[in-house]
Amino acid sequence: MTENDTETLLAVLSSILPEPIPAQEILLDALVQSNGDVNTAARKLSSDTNAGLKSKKRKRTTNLDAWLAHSIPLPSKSRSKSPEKKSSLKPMASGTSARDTMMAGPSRAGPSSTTKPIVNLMDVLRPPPSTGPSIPRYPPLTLNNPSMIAEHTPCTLHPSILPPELACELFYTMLNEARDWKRNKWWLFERLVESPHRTAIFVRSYDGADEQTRACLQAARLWYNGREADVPKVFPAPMERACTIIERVVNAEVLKRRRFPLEWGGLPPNAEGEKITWRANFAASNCYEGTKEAVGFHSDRLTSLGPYPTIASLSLGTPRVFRLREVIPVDEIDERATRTYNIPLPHNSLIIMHASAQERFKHSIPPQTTLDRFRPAFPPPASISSLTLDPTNCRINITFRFYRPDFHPDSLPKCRCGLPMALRPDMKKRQREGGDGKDIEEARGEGEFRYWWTCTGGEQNEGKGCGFWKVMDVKAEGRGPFVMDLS
Ligand SMILES: O=C(O)CCC(=O)C(=O)O
Ligand SMILES: [Fe+2]
Repeated sequence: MTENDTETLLAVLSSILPEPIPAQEILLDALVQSNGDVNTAARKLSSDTNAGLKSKKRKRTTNLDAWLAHSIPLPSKSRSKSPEKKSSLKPMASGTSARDTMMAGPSRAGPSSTTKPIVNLMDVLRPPPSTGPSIPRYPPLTLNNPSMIAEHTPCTLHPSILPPELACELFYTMLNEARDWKRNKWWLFERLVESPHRTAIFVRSYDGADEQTRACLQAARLWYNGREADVPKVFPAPMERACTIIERVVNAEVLKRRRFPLEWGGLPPNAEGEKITWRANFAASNCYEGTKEAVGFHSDRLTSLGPYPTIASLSLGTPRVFRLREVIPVDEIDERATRTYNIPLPHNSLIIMHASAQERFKHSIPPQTTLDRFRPAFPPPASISSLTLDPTNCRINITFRFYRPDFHPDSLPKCRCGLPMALRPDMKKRQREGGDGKDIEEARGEGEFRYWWTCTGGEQNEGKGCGFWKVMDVKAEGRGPFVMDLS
């Protein structure tokens, strides 16, 4: 698939087609044949449908601009008035998000090159239309404790992960920096959208591992789109201390779990006989101020993390809900519906998104109507004289990530725009026929995925990419070692 998230493309395509909407497989096929271009796919499907049958049903809007206009609800009394009213409207709660589209590609065209106004991502997207048949649907489920989380999701929750004083010191340190963090901007369907929260990136520096740090710095510059990439900062001292603790917890958890063939196989033991399975060499930090700041549904881009990554996500400050939703594969869509899981994340908790969480699920931090104020148990360190953001009202999140050496920025394939491509799993299709004799039941929810390298030009170049994509072939590309190479 091309530059946009498959689920979003399917949702958009279904929304702009006349009824009856073809089956998901047909939509997917049309998207693949059209190199992910929704308008071309829609034209193709409409002409197929018109040739085959004459639908008496109401015709839906059939172009993308009109879809985008419709996706932003106008208050009833201004419905027939001018479109510039849009920007003053409240954001919609979004059911899908293409946030994963903002995590790759150096910038070529900055925000200033647009003539259209920058819009909030939540204003552009709307939930996908509900699918037809009467399969049982379950209401959202709140997962209140670690055992419920482990039962329903590929995640584990670790409350009170850091010594309380360190958690507070890290919270104040990051909050103090957060006033300078940026809102990510990227192109989506020819609009420049802006994430409704602030982000910064950090790389870890190791003594004697300069090549690794340099690679992380280079990879980190692929993080942003649509604007000049900032040079990432090095982990501040309390973040480094927190990271050492978190790394130990993550490594212990990883070794307890079933491992997937394409997970990182690790380096051979070092001189001290220590074997590194997961190393946090990079982190993205997010700040959510008040109730409205949020991040829409997305899965984290795999470009530098490789398949089946482990991501450790630390929450500090005011509690917020972490929302997860499984992406149902197309061949199961008539059998089971997805379910939304809400996980409250208190101050000083770590949620680990284990291998397969990015392939099977999307996650988000939704806006809320109310917030519990955070009452820090310790005052700010003496080095912080005044805070511009209110510590009772903000959540800081730090996602510790392992940038794999075999997905080094120099090794990323380039598209026709000449940009490094982004790695994405085919979330909608799971391979059933693993060579390991797994039957379909066993594979359900855990089947192997195919991965695509996709052009990212569309996210940064005023929405215009080359649409080039190709399937990842780990052997031909010389990647690894993977877990499958170890046995
Ligand atoms: O704030 C969070 O807990 C989630 C952040 C996130 O999904 C991300 O940085 O990719
Ligand atoms: Fe994420």
